[in-house]
Amino acid sequence: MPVGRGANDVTETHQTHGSVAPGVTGAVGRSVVGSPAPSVTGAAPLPESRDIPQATVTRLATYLRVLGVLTERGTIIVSSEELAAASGVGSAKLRKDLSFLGPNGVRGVGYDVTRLRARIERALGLDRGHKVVLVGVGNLGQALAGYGGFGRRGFSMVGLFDSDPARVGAPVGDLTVRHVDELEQACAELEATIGVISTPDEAAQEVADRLVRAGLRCILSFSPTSLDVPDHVEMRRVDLAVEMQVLSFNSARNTESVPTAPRVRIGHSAVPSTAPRNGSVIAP
Ligand SMILES: NC(=O)c1ccc[n+]([C@@H]2O[C@H](COP(=O)([O-])OP(=O)(O)OC[C@H]3O[C@@H](n4cnc5c(N)ncnc54)[C@H](O)[C@@H]3O)[C@@H](O)[C@H]2O)c1
Repeated sequence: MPVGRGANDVTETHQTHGSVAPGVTGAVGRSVVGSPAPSVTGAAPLPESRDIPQATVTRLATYLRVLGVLTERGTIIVSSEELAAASGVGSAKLRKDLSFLGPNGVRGVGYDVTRLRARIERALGLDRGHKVVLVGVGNLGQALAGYGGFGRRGFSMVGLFDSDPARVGAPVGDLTVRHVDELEQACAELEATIGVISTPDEAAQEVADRLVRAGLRCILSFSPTSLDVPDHVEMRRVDLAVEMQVLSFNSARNTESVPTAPRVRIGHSAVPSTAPRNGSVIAP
């Protein structure tokens, strides 16, 4: 059975189903959860984001990605088992994660996809959208700048900066590379909220300092180097080598103890009770 149900697939009787169906591609409107349902923007109060454990925050981002795919497919309602399987987590953990957002879904019915997306986006602070500047427009920087998927998920790339005169002035996607000396002023003009560092490691600290001086409070660094930033700045590092090392470790540990786990793909058969636990299994 495909994951989730589209407008024509919702078969359970529920007093609010009729008001959900028209919202397949549009606004949230009323939800399956009950009446009166809060709107996206006027939703019931969420717990403070800082009360949500970091691991849950990470998984919420995964659920959001899966829900985005479901939305594109016109799915209105998804069960916790289906959403959990497509996200690569157990359904009990998913329900626990979603409980941080307050009441969601209806037992025996499932989650209203649009409403759940809105709640997660709000919890993750994505409902406001983010403007991203990137420093270091080399191999990695150009790949990131050219990736169209960020925009669909609430992150718009607004500025590209580099110190190499040969790169400054070059078009990358819709943007033109600017000199890094313009960074501080440009961040204010562009109302940037996130800075991405994709320079060589030896330049990463200097660039982080510039981003902090520019007033940014969120920095994502692709440098494996540890960077110093003030307490009020949230810093995340992405290191694909570390991720691969973890994969290697898990693979070695699981080789003998776990038989081949079934892959669960959205749009293919969902196997909730045997959902693999490592990472997402959503089809690309
Ligand atoms: N985290 C990961 O998974 C991952 C993966 C690949 C690369 N990286 C890291 O990303 C970094 C970039 O890799 P790359 O292959 O794109 O390198 P690259 O040499 O192709 O690009 C680096 C760019 O940064 C610019 N630059 C250098 N100093 C600068 C400064 N002070 N201010 C602004 N721009 C400056 C350079 O001119 C160049 O355009 C490397 O340090 C590498 O370690 C990380």
